[in-house]
This record gives sequence, structure tokens and C-alpha cells, in this order.
Amino acid sequence: MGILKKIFGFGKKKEKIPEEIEKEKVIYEEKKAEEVKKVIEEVAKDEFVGGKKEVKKKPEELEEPKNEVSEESVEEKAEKLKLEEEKVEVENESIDLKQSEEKEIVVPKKKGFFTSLKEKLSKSREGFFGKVKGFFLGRSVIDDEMYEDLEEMLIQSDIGMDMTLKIVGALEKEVRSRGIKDPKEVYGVLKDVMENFLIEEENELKTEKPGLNVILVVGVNGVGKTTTIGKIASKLTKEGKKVIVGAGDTFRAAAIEQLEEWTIRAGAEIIKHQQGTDPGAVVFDTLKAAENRNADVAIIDTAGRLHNKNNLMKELEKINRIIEKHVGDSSYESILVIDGTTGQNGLNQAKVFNEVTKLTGFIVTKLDGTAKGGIVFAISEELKKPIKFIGVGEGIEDLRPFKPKEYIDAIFE
Ligand SMILES: Nc1nc2c(ncn2[C@@H]2O[C@H](COP(=O)(O)OP(=O)(O)OP(=O)(O)O)[C@@H](O)[C@H]2O)c(=O)[nH]1
Repeated sequence: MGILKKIFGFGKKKEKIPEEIEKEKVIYEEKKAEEVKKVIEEVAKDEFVGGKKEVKKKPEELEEPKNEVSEESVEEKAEKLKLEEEKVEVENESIDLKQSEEKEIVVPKKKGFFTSLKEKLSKSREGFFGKVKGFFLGRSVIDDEMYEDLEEMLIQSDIGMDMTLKIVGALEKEVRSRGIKDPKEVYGVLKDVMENFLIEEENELKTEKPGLNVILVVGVNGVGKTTTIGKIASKLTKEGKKVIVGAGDTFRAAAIEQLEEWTIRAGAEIIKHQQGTDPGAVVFDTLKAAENRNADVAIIDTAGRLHNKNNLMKELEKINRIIEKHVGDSSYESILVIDGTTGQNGLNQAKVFNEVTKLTGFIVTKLDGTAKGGIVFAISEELKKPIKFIGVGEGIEDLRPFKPKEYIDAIFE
């Protein structure tokens, strides 16, 4: 039964007189929180019967009420219901086991981070990485041919030649030192070896320092900078931080507009100038405004033109100086956004940006859209800087912290 039907008793044919509706409204207001919670628990139970999750209907998709209450009232209540539902979900997440036993609350099995990352990265898993297990299962001996075939597979997955040779070299060494003779066992060793090439340290964005923390976001056009800034801003505002975004890409008017839309969605503030103005001035004003308004984090967008390395260098150097003057380098992250679908091209961009600005890490976007994803390994190893987040979709929530083990587990098998 739908949520609205359960709460409001929709579906009854009898028409109600206004007094009855008023009376029901009062009862509804009094019992709202309790009822909503109960219903959501019931619905949650229904949803996970047999371990299979059914798609929950949105209030607006539910059946129209038949003269039971006015349309306006239904909408209001649906909105309240949505809010209550979100609140209860958050509460459910934080209920500890002891508490839930005492209150006999059935906490629904929510899809964990791991499961949903796995879903988001299904293309990579169904592509190269998913085939690796079969590759080893089909072998009877560990020999040079096996390693050569593996090299070919790795190169095709965007890992690149250098990184492939490093991986296969480390794998051979590890297989020898573990005394492994069965090719099937090499699969697990390969996962370990590849995980070791991913950088675990410093892979969280620094946003906790007292005072203003600054995140400078660089990257060529179209890689997903604007979207990623929106996602980061949303994540930080949800953590209770005050966030100000600086529209430092003054090259295109549309870029400023898009950034503004994302900023509004994220519940953050924006500092913007007219198209064509000096990005340095935007950065300066953003930092000033952030300080005056006691913001916790300033996120700064930049233009991604790469056709002239000298210009890019000058512009980024200037921005860098302005930021360091305000906050020093300890509260300052300089993040390169890379499109995970562009393969080795992404690696080349990373090398150029790494030369012109002091990068502290990367965000690799669009990993939901690639059957390869090997760029993640190439970047980590070649540039020796951590991946802080990965983009796994176009939605505001589709930004995941990068944890090497979780990533490996999500793309293999
Ligand atoms: N599938 C997928 N699409 C993404 C992701 N991140 C961004 N996109 C899409 O990539 C396209 C470009 O994103 P933008 O955020 O506008 O990229 P940009 O780097 O700011 O581009 P410019 O404004 O031209 O500099 C948009 O259609 C986004 O929805 C992601 O993680 N997954």
C-alpha cells in the first residue's frame, strides 16, 4: 500500500463533509510524527522482504485522493511527509544496535556505500576488470605467456604502458615470493598489487582547519569541474559548513550561470563578476567575502583553457599567490578534475597542470561511464598524489570518497 494511502486513508469512496476534514486535520497534526515514522518503518519492512528492494513511489506519483481532502492539503502533507521521511531515514542511520533492540525498531538494511559504489561502477566491472578473473581461471600454468597476455589486457584498460609494466613486474615478484603455482591464485595477488599502487594517504579534502579553508579547482573544459564543485559544496553544507564559491572561470558567461545554479542547489553562496573580468579579482573578492562572512570553506572555480600553457601558468600562479597570501598553504587544496573516460589524455593533462600549479590531489569524474577506468591507477602512480574523490554520476550526491580497497572491490569480480 502506498505511503499517502496509509497515512490519509485514501481509496475510501465516501465523500467527507468539511467538519470531518477539519477534525481529521487536527488529529493528523497531533499524530503526524508518530504515524509517519510507523508507516515508514512498515514500508521499509515491505521493501526489503526477500532482500529485494522495491522502488519507493514518490508522493507525486501516488494515486490521486478522491475528494477526501483538498488538493492543496495533499501537497502540503506530501511535502511534510517527504521531510519527515528524510528525517526518519537519517535518524534510523544513527540508531545504534542497543537502542534499536530496546525500542524494537526494525532498522531497514540500507544499501551500503560499498554496494552502491559497486552499482555505480558496474561498467568498469563488466568491462576489463570483470574479465580478469576468467582470464586466470582459463589458465593451467603460470608462464611468460600469461604475463604477456595480462599486459595486453591492462594496456587496453587505459592503465598505460608504464603503469602496466610496473603492475606486471610487481605481480611476478609477489607470485614468486608467495610460491604460488596455481594461476587461479594469481587473481587475488593482482588485486593486492594494484591496490598497493593507489595512494591511501591524504585522500581526504582538508576542510577542518579553524578559519578559512580554500579549495582551488582546476581542469580543462568539460571534465566536470562545475558539477564537481556543486557536489563538494553540497557535501560540505550538509556537514554544517558555510561554503562560498568563487566563479573564477570568467571566460564564459554560461560557466558562471551554471556554477550559480549548482551553488544554489548546494545551499552555498557565490561570488561572481561579469564575464571577461580578471579571475584574480574574483578570487580576491571571494576570499574577502568568505572571511567577512565567517565561511569555513571557499571553493574556487577556474577556466580550463589549456591551449596556451604560458597564459594558464601566469593565471594560476597569480591565483595561487592570492590564495596563499590569505590562508597560507596549509589550509589550501589545489585539486585537478580529470575526466575518467578520456584515458591517457587525462594523464597528459594531469602532467601539465602538475607542472603549472602545486596540486594536492585529484578528482576523477565520470567513472560511472567507462568500461576501463585504468586512469585511476596511472594517475596515482605517475604523479604520486592522492585521488580525493571520484565522480560516479551527474547527480549532486554522486561524489564518493576514494578508498583504494573499496574501489578495487567494486571494479573487480
Ligand atoms: N556520468 C557522469 N557525468 C558527469 C560527471 N561529472 C560531470 N558530468 C557531466 O559532464 C558534463 C560536463 O560537466 P561540467 O561540470 O559542466 O564540466 P566543466 O568542466 O565545468 O565544463 P566547462 O563549464 O565547459 O568548463 C555535464 O553533462 C555533467 O553532467 C560524472 O561523475 N558522471
